[in-house]
Order: sequence, then C-alpha cells, then structure tokens
Amino acid sequence: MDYTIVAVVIFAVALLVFGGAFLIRPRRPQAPAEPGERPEGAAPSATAEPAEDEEAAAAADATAGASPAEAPPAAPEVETPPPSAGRLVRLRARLARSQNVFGQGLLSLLSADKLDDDSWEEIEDTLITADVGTTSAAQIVESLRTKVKVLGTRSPEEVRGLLRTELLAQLNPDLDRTVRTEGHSGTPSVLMVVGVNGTGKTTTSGKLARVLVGDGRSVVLGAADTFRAAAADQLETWGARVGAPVVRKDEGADPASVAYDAVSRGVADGADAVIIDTAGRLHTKVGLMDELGKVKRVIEKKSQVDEVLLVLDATTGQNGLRQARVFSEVVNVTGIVLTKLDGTAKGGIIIQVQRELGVPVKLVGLGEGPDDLAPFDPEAFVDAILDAA
Ligand SMILES: Nc1nc2c(ncn2[C@@H]2O[C@H](COP(=O)(O)OP(=O)(O)OP(=O)(O)O)[C@@H](O)[C@H]2O)c(=O)[nH]1
Repeated sequence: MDYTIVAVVIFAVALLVFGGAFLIRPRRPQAPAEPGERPEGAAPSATAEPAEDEEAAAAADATAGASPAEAPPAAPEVETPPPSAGRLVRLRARLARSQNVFGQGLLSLLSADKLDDDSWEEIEDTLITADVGTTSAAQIVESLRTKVKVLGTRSPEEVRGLLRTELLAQLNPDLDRTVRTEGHSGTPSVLMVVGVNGTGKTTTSGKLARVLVGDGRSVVLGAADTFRAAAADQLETWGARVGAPVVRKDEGADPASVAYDAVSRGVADGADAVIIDTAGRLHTKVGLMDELGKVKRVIEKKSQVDEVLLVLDATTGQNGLRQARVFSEVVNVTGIVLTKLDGTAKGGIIIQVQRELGVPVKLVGLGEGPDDLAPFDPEAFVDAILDAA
C-alpha cells in the first residue's frame, strides 16, 4: 500500500516536471538557420543545393520563420513618385550632355563638304569609340555612304535626318520594351534584378519600385542580395520612402529563401509586383548558375517569374558586355537596364548590347536621383544625342 502511494507521488512529480518543461520550452528562433545556409561572407555552395522538394520545404520553412523587415524606427513620410511616362524626355538634357561628343561629333563629320575614305573611316571610328560595336558601325557607315552619294550636297537638317534614321534602325525600335508588371489572377508579377555588384542593382531595384508606385502599383521588395547587409539596408530605405515593404534576412542567408518569402508576402498582401534584388555575384559561372537558377526555381514554386532584368553599367564598355554574355547564358534575361548613362559618352553600348544579346534595353539610369530611372524610348534617345547640349 505504502509503495502504491510512493509510486503515485513520483508519477505526479514527474508529470509536473516534464509538463512544465514542455510549456516553458523556448520557441523556435525567428529566422532558423537553413540547410545549406552559409557562414557570413562565404560564397554560396555550388554543390550543396538541395533537391527541388527539399528546396520548397526549406523555403516554406523559412517562410514560417520569416522576419519581414521591421518598420524603421521613425517611419519617414511616404512619397508619391511621379509616373514613368515621358521620363526620358524630362532627362533629355542630361542625355544630350553626356552624349554630346558622340552625337555632335558625328553630325559635324557628316556635314563636311567633301566626304572621302578618311572621313568615312573617322565616322566609323567615332561610332566604335561610342561602343556601337564594329558590325553596327560598319552597317551605319555603308548605309550613310550610299545615301550621301544619292543626296549630293547636304543641309544640316538632311544630315541630321540621315543619321537619325540609321541610329534608330540600329536601336530596333519595334522591340517590345514593356516591363511586365501586371499581376496575374491573384498573384503578383515577379521581377528578378540580376547583375554584378556595383552596376547599380540595388539602386535600380529601389528606383524601379518608385517607377511602379508612381504608376499606381503596389510593390514588395525582396533583399536577396544577402552578401552585404548594407544592400538590404539600402533597399529598406528605398522601400520605406514609397511605402513598399521589404523582406530581408540576415547577411549570408540563403538568397532563394528570401526571394520565396518576398513572393509569399506579395501574394499575401495582394501586391501587384514583387522586385527581387538578387545576389548574382560573378564568382564562377557554375556558382552563378546554381545560385540564380535556385532562386528562380524556388520562386516558381509560388509564382512565375515575369522579368529577369540584367543591370549593366554603361561606363564599363566591353567589360560590361562580357558580364552580360555570362548572365544571359545562365538565366533567361528578358530585359536590360543600362545604368550610369549620364556618366559616359558611350551611349552606343545600347546598340551593341541589344545586338549581342537579342534582348531589349527596357530602362536606362541617368543619375543618382531617386527618379532618374526612365523607360527607354529609342526616338527620345536618338533625338537627345543629336541635339546640342
Ligand atoms: N550616376 C549614376 N549613378 C548611378 C546610377 N545607377 C546607380 N548609380 C550609383 O552606382 C552606385 C552603386 O549602386 P548600387 O545600387 O549600390 O550597386 P549594386 O549593383 O547594388 O551593388 P551591390 O549592392 O554592392 O551589389 C551607387 O552609388 C549608385 O548611386 C545611374 O544611373 N547614374
């Protein structure tokens, strides 16, 4: 009998101890370490990529513990950016200034009384110096030579008209430059912003959010460039200014899980568009392919990817073009954003990059100001470079 009482007491004590321990067990941390999550500063693993379903599970798991960006301590006033229509016209003076040497140089060469072989060579060199590319430069010169021969003497208006037609033809004005930002049946459109660091990727993501908000769309930003905490901070500042939430994680977190969380947030919020600033470093082609491929696949568990915008720095010339080739081999680039056009006379890069990649330039960056990103309009561009600054 005594033994029975002792046993009951021991059982009751054990129940209290274990029950209490269960109740006060600490909750899961907010942002759990993921399988394959790399230590700070380390390159993402090219080999340790989980299988597709594991990826989805990891991403879903990450969503459960996601820590969307906390509201900045003192919420800044939300701005209403101007709509994107006609921005290139507004920025025309800046374009005219930077491309003055290119446009005016060509016009004055073409206006010479006598155009001999040396003159044509000089015209071709001017085009090549402006990064138009050798094939396009040769085509432009050949066509101009024929037309000038037919025309005989030329008035300045006629010279301008000839050059305008040739440059415009090389810019392929019929390409579809629409940035696909229409959501589809309950899910937002998803835009991945890729490119080498320093080209203006994060800035472009922020400016693009402003373009979309200015055009009346709601946006979620995903800070999937997890190499640098400052990049996420930067994006958060851009987002806060236009009231766009930013989904971020700790530095070194898996970019794919950030992208997944951002798209999930976009779906939950009923947003029109989700912009993902990716961590596409040009370490190795295989590493890049694995990383961007994984980000895209994981997003596609939730929604289709509507745009892959490659950001290129116009001032880097041939180097930028090499980067563009690598990226286009790795992901299906749907549009190019050419930044820092205000800082170079080599605007011809637009012609070359479109020809090489077969992808339209959709947006151009013309300054560091928040609204200095403009939809690319070939006619406004050619007119700006042919007009004296
Ligand atoms: N003048 C000019 N500067 C620009 C333009 N676009 C971006 N920048 C500047 O380029 C610099 C780099 O931009 P970021 O957006 O930080 O570049 P990033 O590619 O995101 O670099 P990481 O965050 O290191 O990956 C910043 O100082 C921008 O202000 C542009 O169109 N014109």
